[in-house]
Amino acid sequence: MNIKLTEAALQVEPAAGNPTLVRMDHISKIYPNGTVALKDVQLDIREGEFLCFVGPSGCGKSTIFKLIAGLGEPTDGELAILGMTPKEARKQSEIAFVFQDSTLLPWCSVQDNVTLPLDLRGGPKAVQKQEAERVLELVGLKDYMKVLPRQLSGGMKMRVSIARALVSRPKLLLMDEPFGALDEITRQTLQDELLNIWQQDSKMTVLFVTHNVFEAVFLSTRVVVMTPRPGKVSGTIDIPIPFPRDERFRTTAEFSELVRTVSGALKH
Ligand SMILES: Nc1ncnc2c1ncn2[C@@H]1O[C@H](COP(=O)(O)OP(=O)(O)OP(=O)(O)O)[C@@H](O)[C@H]1O
Repeated sequence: MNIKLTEAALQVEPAAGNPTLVRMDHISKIYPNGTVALKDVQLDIREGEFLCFVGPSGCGKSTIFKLIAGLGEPTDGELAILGMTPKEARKQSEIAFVFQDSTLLPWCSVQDNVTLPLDLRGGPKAVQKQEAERVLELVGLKDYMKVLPRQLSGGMKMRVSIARALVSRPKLLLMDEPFGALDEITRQTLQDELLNIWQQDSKMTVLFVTHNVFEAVFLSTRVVVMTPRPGKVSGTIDIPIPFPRDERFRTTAEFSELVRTVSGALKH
């Protein structure tokens, strides 16, 4: 098992192989009220990785996501996505988001919610419908195109939210505690589904914030462990378990060992 866990502000090497998608070079973020949310974060993320960010409340996980999404600028350091600024990458629809709240428009059908990003760009309606079918098929909701959000369960709403994020074929999917409000069974089902979707698109990179160490180990190729404020990357832990992963993985000794390692890293 290849566990990399080193001192704060470490240099994290991108694993060999795929090109770097996100480069964070000595990033710091101080909010106008003086809060130092991030200090000297250094992390390279490769194309096709599934990275989970774990850390105590307030350690700056959402701040990292906001900076990657181009919603605010680092106070210090450089942040590049495919060699572009985050704002440029967002304009080119390379980035999509999923939040804990599914943020669906209640008066719009599932189809219209899903095609919203394409509609805002003004693409042909026939193509929009095809794309809605494609992504709703991926999340198992193709038969719900005409349904309104209020007719859906929490898990189904989250699937629609994921479908809406996938409709613009992003290279980078940012997920900020997307399953945090769901019951355990639904959560595990959605974890399985998300991994299936990610495996179908070998180039999509997923960055996922969670407070749940079990979820982080189950999903990711690498876990990023953050320290309490001011947030730093205290280390990354590879999860060298092949995909597809299924229920059996959750009950293996390797899984328990990795959970212990990540939990231990969080306490340091
Ligand atoms: N706009 C802002 N202005 C001032 N301080 C902020 C702002 N946004 C976040 N902070 C502070 O920056 C720190 C990091 O916040 P952030 O939301 O990034 O942490 P987090 O790790 O995502 O937290 P949680 O796990 O609780 O969601 C916190 O102390 C927070 O109070």
